[in-house]
Amino acid sequence: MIELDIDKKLHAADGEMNLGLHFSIEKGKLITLYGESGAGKTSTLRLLSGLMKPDKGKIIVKGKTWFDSDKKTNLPPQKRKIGYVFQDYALFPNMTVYKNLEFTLSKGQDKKKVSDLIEIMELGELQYRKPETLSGGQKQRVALARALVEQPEILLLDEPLAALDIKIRLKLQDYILKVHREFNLTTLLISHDIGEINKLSDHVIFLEKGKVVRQGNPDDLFINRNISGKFKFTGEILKIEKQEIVNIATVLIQSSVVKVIVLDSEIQQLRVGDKVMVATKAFNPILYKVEI
Ligand SMILES: Nc1ncnc2c1ncn2[C@@H]1O[C@H](COP(=O)(O)OP(=O)(O)OP(=O)(O)O)[C@@H](O)[C@H]1O
Repeated sequence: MIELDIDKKLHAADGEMNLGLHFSIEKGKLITLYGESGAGKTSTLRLLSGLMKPDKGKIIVKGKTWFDSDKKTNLPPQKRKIGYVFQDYALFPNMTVYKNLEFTLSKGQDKKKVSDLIEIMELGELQYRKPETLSGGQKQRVALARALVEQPEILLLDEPLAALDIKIRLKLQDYILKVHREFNLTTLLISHDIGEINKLSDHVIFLEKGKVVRQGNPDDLFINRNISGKFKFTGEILKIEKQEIVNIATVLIQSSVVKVIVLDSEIQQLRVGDKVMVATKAFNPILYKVEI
């Protein structure tokens, strides 16, 4: 459990802004921070990792105090058991993939961790290459592996997939889910991509000008429930699940995520990632104001 109860004054484009973080995060969950540019998402990750110091308050992780302004406790970043992945990879350019991982390992630690991660992240064929010879998706796989070398309990992902094209992004999302589950991590992700958020997160925290204005599961925050009308939309399948007796497909249509019941006769030929058409015939369209 991560308990955040902190405030930090930031200098926003239009003057001073207080970033107030007063919530807790359950162990093992994947949480997404969502909000406009400048809302305070990156600063939230920096405050938790120790790269930025709160003005006041407390950060308690698994019952241990990481920060307490009254008691003047401030655990340094290297003692916080955190892995951090940035949008721009931040790999060491003069080192091979293997060396990038090995260099991060503390002195005296077993090098098997490096080879295990190379295997899990399927980097075997790339391990003797330098970052400049890798594609964006491959670099980000290395960055993700490197963030896990020190066996963190918390993984911070600052828009790690924003620079990648959709096909690679979908693949990297699967790697993120894999390591999140396999290493029993608590993960905080920053993302603007509603499809990605829906696929990956257990819970979304919506920040606006330094304040949490809404939070909940992605279904509650993003799903448009009023689908009907004589419409035809093309979209992409994000998830297929069986709920009691019906099959439900979660489909991304532009930036909206909708759930559609799928007939047993259709479900066999549908896969995650398939392009599909969502259409209805019998009802009138409904127009309503969106409040996000
Ligand atoms: N160290 C700092 N001291 C004071 N102000 C800061 C500091 N770092 C960032 N800020 C300001 O705080 C505000 C929030 O920045 P932050 O990077 O957390 O936003 P964000 O939600 O991550 O935005 P984006 O989506 O553009 O990355 C910005 O206006 C920024 O200029």
